Amino acid sequence: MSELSYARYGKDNVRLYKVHRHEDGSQSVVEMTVRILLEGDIETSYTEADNSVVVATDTQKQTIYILAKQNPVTPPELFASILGNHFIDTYSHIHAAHVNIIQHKWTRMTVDGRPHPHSFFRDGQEKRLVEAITRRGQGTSIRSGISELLVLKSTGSAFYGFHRDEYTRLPEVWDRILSTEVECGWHWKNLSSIAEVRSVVPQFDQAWEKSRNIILETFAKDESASVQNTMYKMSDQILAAVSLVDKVDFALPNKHYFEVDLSWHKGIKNTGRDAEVYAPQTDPNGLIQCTVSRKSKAKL
Ligand SMILES: O=c1[nH]c(=O)c2[nH]c(=O)[nH]c2[nH]1
Repeated sequence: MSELSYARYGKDNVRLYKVHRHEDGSQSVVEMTVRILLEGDIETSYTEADNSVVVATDTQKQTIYILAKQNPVTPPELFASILGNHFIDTYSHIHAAHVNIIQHKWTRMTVDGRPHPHSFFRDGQEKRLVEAITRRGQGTSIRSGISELLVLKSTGSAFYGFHRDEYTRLPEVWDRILSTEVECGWHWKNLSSIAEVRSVVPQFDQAWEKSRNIILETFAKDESASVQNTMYKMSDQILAAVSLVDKVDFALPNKHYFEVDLSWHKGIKNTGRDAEVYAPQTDPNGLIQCTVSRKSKAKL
């Protein structure tokens, strides 16, 4: 009558903090939220109440803490791969592990002009992301990313020449505010084993830093013709900068700032070139997405 067509289970929202105590007395901290979802020969737990195939989600949570104690948790790509491989290696009936990590910001404080040895502050909501899928016999595929990076430019953005018809009300603009909350991911070439993951470890932090710089610099410097064109330029540069990445994806909301016509009050000029006071909008917002892939080399 019915059959199970999708089954994954695991622990979500596992919050984890790790301190690293350096020899000079200073400390570094990492805070993350981890999600694990397992796949495998687990159908009978759903269909026949057979819990013998269930690695309890509590066991998964305890495993996260134990492996965090025994291994580095940075870069998060490495820790996600260590976790994924653990579940595949330890349980023969588990065939795939999906590990998602959200790394939260703790930025070291500067006090009396010097980096403070053990005090940090939340420097914005920006997150560093990892989604790692480890499949038995197929290695690990990783998407690294950034989310909730809120940016705004007060000029240097236009939007004109778009299709017009009887449904079009939006005027063309040659100077507008551009604001978005960056959600970007870069997909690494498949890494065939944990040893291969370890061999590229330095590249994970480098790619994050390069991608973040490219996003910010391009956002600031580009005379933007549209969100679409600016995000394509960002993607293209990330592909050029990180050779082990073969695909980049973006999802950028267009956070609108509307002009406010104040002419009703004593003829105040506040539109067009005179606009200074705007009304930021929460919704609706544009949402522009793309995935840009490295062109496969022409076959000889
Ligand atoms: O950069 C933009 N892209 C659009 O597709 C679009 N549509 C719109 O109304 N404003 C904008 N801006």
